[in-house]
Amino acid sequence: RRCNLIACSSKYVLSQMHPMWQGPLAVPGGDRQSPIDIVVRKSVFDSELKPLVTEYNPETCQQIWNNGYSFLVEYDDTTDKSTLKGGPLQDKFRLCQFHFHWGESNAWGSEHTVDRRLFPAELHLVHWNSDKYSLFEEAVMEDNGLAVIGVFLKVGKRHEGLQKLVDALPAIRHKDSVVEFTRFDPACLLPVNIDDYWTYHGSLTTPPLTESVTWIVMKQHIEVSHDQLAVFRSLLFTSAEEDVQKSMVNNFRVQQPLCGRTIRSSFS
Ligand SMILES: NS(=O)(=O)/N=C1/NCCS1
Ligand SMILES: [Zn+2]
Repeated sequence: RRCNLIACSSKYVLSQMHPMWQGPLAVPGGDRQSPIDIVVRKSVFDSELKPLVTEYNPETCQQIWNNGYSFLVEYDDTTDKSTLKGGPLQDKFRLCQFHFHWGESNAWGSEHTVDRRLFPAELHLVHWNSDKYSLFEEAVMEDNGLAVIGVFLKVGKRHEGLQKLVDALPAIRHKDSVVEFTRFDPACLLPVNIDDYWTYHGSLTTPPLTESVTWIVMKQHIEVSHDQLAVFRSLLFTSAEEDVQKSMVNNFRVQQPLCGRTIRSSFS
C-alpha cells in the first residue's frame, strides 16, 4: 500500500523502464495511469451506463504500419465517419487507429487483467473527442480527450475477420514499414456482446502516456488461432538496417497503481 502511495503521491511517476523507450519516462500527475488489474468484486455497477454505439465505416481504413512497438491500422479521422458514442461517454469520439499488445507465449501479453487473469493479447481501438477538439494531437493532452476500447484475445478458433490483417503483416515485418490497407471493418474485431464492459479513467500505456483516456474494457473476449497470434510474433521491433533483429513480443506496459480509482461496470 505504502509503495502505491509513493507512486500515487509523487508529482512524477517513473513508468517502468522499457528498452524500447530508452530509460524511465516521467509522466505528469501519475495518479491515473494505465494499465491496471480489474478486481471484479471491487467494481461498481452503474445502471446509468448506456450501451456503446459504434459506427465504423470500412472506407476510412487507410494503412497498416509497424511503429517499432506494435502494428497500427490507421483510419482517416478528418471527418466523423467512424465514430464511437454512448457507454460512459458524453461526447462523440472519432476512430483514429487500432493496435494490439501481446506476449512471447500464450501465457501472457495483455495489458489489463481481470482478477489478475492474463490474456495472450489485447486489442486497443483508439478514438478522440471530436465534439471538443479538432485533432488527435490536441485531444491527447485533455482529461476527456480519448476513449480506448480494450478487447481481450484468447487462443482458440481462427478469427476469419482477422485473417486479412494477419496476411498483411509479413509486408511490415520491420520498424517503420507501411503498406496500404483498405476496406477493413474494425467492428469485426469486437465481441458479440459489447454491452458488458468495465470503464475507468486512465492513461495511454505507450508514449505520450498522458492521463486523457476513458478506458472501456470489454468483459467478453474474442478468439484467434494459435497460428494467427504466431504471425504477430513474427514482426520485429527493429528496422531493416539494424544488425540485431529483435522479435516484437511482450510489447505491454507493467501495471500501474489504482490510486483509489473506482472501476464501474455496465453489468451487475
Ligand atoms: N496503448 S495505448 O493505446 O494506450 N497508447 C497509445 N499511445 C498513442 C496512441 S494510443
Ligand atoms: Zn495499446
